[in-house]
Amino acid sequence: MKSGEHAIRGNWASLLLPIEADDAIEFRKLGVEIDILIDAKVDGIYSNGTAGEFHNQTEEEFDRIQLMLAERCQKAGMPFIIGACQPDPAIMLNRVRRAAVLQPAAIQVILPDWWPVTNEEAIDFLNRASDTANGIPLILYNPPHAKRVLSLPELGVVLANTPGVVGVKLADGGKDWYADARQHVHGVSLFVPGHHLATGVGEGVAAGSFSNVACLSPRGAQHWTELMQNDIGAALEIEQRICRFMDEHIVPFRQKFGYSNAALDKLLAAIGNWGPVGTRLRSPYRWIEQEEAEHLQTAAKTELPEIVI
Ligand SMILES: N[C@@H](CC=O)C(=O)O
Repeated sequence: MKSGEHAIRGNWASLLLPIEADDAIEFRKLGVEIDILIDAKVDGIYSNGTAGEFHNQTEEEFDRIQLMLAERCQKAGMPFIIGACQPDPAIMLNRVRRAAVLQPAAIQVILPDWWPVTNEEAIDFLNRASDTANGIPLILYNPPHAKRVLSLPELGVVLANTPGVVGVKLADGGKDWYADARQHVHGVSLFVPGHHLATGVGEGVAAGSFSNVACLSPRGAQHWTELMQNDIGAALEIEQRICRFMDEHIVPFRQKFGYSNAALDKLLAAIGNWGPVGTRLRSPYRWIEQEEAEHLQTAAKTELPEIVI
């Protein structure tokens, strides 16, 4: 099984957790959020990336989130992917087993993440996860902040030995990175960061994105993704403005003040103001105040009118 045979591509919207003042997940709002994402007609919805705070929920909460996503998406015919990610491999495999029962389009996993795994250990883990997933394809989520970040040649070796992994979500780079990706990774879908998707599509390398641009606006990110098929030049011009917006208004919250990626993604959602998400993260992580989002709404609408719709 490899991704050539699978149709997982395009603009995947992150399920973000609405968190109450007492640190609880507000499940009623989560249901409303899922319905809004379905209504936005994104290519798919995925749970439990970093932005979905997979690293900070109990197993009971995990089950409840995934069930809610699966039930609503299945009813609406919306593709969904479950993130079974968890730093502890035993807990992650259990999440994979329970996720598979819900029949998602794929299951996202990370590599075990306290002691960095070797390539051989990564292969063993991914094959075990694949057996546990019982025929559901896997997407490997290997972001720059993972304990073990595979280089493209290493990724090529790992993927050649893990037939159940059909996609990889990773950070891209410049022209050389894309040349290396073409050389080393075959028959597997690559998912690049949302704000680089037009570049990845233009390079003929990216199948899609688990997208921070969809955090800002699921509907706008979907239109932009569709534009890439018809007018890549126009899509690349919008990408330049998205990157400038991120560099000027969003990334400084991480660089200057140390906020996490999840805090930045929730800030984007609050700027887009498309659903009941809010900026709050679960303890102990700090979040960016809602007022910051309100201050940035005018800039977002002015600088990215095609996205913030
Ligand atoms: N890396 C992110 C993508 C969304 O912004 C995640 O999945 O958490």
